[in-house]
Amino acid sequence: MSEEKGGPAILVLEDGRVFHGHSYGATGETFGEAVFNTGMTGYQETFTDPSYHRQIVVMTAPHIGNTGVNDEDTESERIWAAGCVVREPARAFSNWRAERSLEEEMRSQGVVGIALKGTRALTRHLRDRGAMRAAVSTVETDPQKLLARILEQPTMAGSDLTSEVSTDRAYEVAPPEGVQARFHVVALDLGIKAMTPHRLAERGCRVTVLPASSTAEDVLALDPDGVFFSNGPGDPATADGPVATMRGVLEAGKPLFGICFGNQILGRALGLDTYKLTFGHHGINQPVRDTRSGRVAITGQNHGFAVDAPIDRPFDTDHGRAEVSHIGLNDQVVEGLRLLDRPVISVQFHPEAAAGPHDAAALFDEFVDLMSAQPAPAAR
Ligand SMILES: NC(=O)CC[C@H](N)C(=O)O
Repeated sequence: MSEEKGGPAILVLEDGRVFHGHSYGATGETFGEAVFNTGMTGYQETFTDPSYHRQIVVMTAPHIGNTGVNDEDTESERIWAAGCVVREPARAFSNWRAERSLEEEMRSQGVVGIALKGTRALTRHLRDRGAMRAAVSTVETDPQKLLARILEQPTMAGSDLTSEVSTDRAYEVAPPEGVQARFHVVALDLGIKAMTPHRLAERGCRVTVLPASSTAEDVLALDPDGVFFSNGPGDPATADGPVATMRGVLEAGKPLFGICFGNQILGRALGLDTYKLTFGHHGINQPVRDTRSGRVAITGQNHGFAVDAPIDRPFDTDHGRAEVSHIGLNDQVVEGLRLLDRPVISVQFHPEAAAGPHDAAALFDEFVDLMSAQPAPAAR
């Protein structure tokens, strides 16, 4: 079970800063936006979250790989993180559910990583200068040559990535045995995490997951009781297709719930703008305040963009009055939206909690309540 230290590897940032370390996972080269994640647990869920597509994830927790990986906690069929940066890989993994080591998993999937002592310096650099393009290489030894190629890569701002991660065919997630299907939810897969339809299914929803390219007509043709817009990678400002779909769903008056990218799509569908945060929120220890109840929840988050909306008062939108439902307490960023006269809610954080605390799980109940409050099908 113990792993040998890998050969030399370098991490280069687009501003020219270079970090030296050892290869961890597959050898080779990878490019992406460097972001740091402050989660102390949940590396498997993090690396398999499709929202991390094209991002090199720096784990601030100093010891990664301790519990190996298993076949149950993946949030999608593969590791989507473009690269993994760790301080000290576990030399041995130990957990009763573990199937293999994280490093074995990265190697078999061709995911390049680096183990380096300076993850703290790297994190502070990204916090001060912002998330930026980067590369990890075990083959190129000249940082200047790597830097030249980093500068040729697309930036995250302006990247339209949903079609690269979305399912290409519809599929269903049924309630578990013993739970009756009371509602039919259509979920638009913009990079959906596996836990999300599961959270709906365990509350009595039959979930039909549709490709990101689905139109409002496709969604409404399935006669859903409610519609869900998922998390996903890339810049929400590019997601014109999902925004048009969302507008059609809003016009039909269907109960609607969005998470993360879904919250940003709702913002845009309401006529609000989105913008890039400096270094984003990536971790499972992010406090948010519910603006109605005043209650604070600790949440899992993974976003580099945010919705621009007034946080202190309700406002008019293209689809009626709205308000900010949740505010991030670290930096006052919009963490949720709610329409005041329609059954529509969304959050920027991750109530499905994979990884993360379960503080905000009641949001799934709130969505189910919004569907329950609709007139019965016969009366519609
Ligand atoms: N997890 C997500 O859905 C992320 C949304 C978007 N890609 C962002 O970075 O803000």
